[in-house]
Amino acid sequence: MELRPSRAPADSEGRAAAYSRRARLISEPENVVPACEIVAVEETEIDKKQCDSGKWQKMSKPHAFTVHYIKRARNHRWRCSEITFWCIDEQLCNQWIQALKELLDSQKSRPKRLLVYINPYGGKRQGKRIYEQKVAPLFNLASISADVVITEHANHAKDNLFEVNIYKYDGIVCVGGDGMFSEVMHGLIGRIQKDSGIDQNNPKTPLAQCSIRIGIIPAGSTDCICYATVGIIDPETSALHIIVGDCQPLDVSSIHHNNTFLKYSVSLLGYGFYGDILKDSEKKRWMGPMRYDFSGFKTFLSHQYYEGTVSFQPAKGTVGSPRDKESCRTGCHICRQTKQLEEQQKNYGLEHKEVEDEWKVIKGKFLAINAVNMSCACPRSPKGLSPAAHLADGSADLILVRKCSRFNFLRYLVRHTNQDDQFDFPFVDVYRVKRFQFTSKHLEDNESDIKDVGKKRFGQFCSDHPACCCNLANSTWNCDGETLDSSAVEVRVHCQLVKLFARGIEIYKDEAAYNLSSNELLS
Ligand SMILES: CCCCCCCCCCCCC/C=C/[C@@H](O)[C@H](COP(=O)(O)O)NC(C)=O
Ligand SMILES: Nc1ncnc2c1ncn2[C@@H]1O[C@H](COP(=O)(O)OP(=O)(O)O)[C@@H](O)[C@H]1O
Ligand SMILES: [Ca+2]
Repeated sequence: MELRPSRAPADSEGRAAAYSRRARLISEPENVVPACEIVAVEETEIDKKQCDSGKWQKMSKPHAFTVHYIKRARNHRWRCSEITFWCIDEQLCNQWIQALKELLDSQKSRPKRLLVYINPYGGKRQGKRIYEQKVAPLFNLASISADVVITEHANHAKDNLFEVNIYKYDGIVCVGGDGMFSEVMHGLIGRIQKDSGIDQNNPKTPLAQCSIRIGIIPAGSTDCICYATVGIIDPETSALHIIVGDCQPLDVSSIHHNNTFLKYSVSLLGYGFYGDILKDSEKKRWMGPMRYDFSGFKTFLSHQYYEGTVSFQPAKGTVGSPRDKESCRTGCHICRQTKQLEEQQKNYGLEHKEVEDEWKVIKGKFLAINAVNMSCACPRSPKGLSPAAHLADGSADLILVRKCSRFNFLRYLVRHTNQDDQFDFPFVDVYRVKRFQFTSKHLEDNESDIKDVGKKRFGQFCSDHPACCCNLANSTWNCDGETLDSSAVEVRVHCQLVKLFARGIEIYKDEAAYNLSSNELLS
């Protein structure tokens, strides 16, 4: 056999073969690389020193090519590894390079042109360095061309997406945190609706899906969207998922107030506890990611509760439930089945049935109201706010934490970090929903006062008297890491509205195994 890997084990003969017909490259015994996990193939220049050393010296004029491929490491981390094949026959070597390049070209889901937005101020302010050192070299290797925009102010990326010709790109990449992803997603969804003549202000209008995928290079403070869709916060891993052209659809919630569009959310939409943390932490940006611990502690001590009414329509067409412990993983069957069910309903013309579906109404005093479209797993809480929430099942998990003691609230928070069920408390309720509304008591009172003109406005009364014992304070919403000020919202989940360069969290047969070969993956 003429083809020899340069790193063949000492005891083997260096026997290696590449079977392009089966689209697999066998580089070493038991080390199979599927074609879809090859990053690049290039001719290798051999210098004199290499040529004269070791077992290659017998070859008179060797030729070589190098295959760069994905190697799986611990905790869902991917690395770009390489192997060089040697051969005496120049023509054969070129044939191999040609065949492998054609194999790569035939993979149509791989992006060729990307538009990249870098937030230089996100997280630890390392966005630019991360992109230049870890991502750009991989994109170059994979022959991906990238137009890079370094943002100069908030909303720069979003506004830019309305101006550029987005259709010449195969994907939009954002380098930053959840807030930066949110900005890019708003730009992309908004642009697509504009081009499709859809009015985002109408909460009932179905939205046009975005076929241009979004890639996230994590360089923010929480990076929960990256963590929950890839399984690790690691720029190199995310870059490799972009290169191989992965595709993970994602549910998006639209948030409206009185027929006015406010925002979209894909991860956490939180009122009370998480809204207050975010609002307080925005003033402490200089602290970097640590600001969340500081503001978290402060918000916990303030123990503020909020009164209001939540109403929602329980999701009927979904297969799972929030407490079934079925977490969303690569090729998730719950997401797939739910989508199939939805399509069947569409075919039967049942999609407007929701209008008649019953609304459940809950009035009360809440420490936190969280709606999550995905688990919201992040390094702070590896199982997330709702461990069994799904990326693409067209529903959100609505978590209501009613007023309770500080001690009980702490118990609830601590359960985000251990194996115990965080929903197993009498003051916590969780529902899987497709739509919900929230109105703060403050606003309800004001609205009823408008009808009852003679009455003194309660809201004013309370702000006039800060010592007043009535609790009519308002919180703000934490919408994927950006604040949103509205005491009444109407939320609707749009099934699989956007797509990411990701594949969800992979399941390994042996999660502890260090060097997993790709054939050890279950799915
Ligand atoms: C003993 C106390 C233990 C506390 C564990 C509490 C679990 C923390 C779960 C965090 C949920 C994260 C949801 C993601 C939110 C992001 O969108 C947002 C913004 O992220 P960004 O700064 O843009 O990366 N970050 C926060 C903390 O609000
Ligand atoms: N050049 C910039 N200057 C200031 N703010 C920016 C800039 N670029 C983006 N932003 C805004 O910064 C916010 C937070 O960014 P993000 O990358 O999520 O970092 P972090 O995770 O630290 O919050 C985003 O909402 C985004 O709109
Ligand atoms: Ca979902």
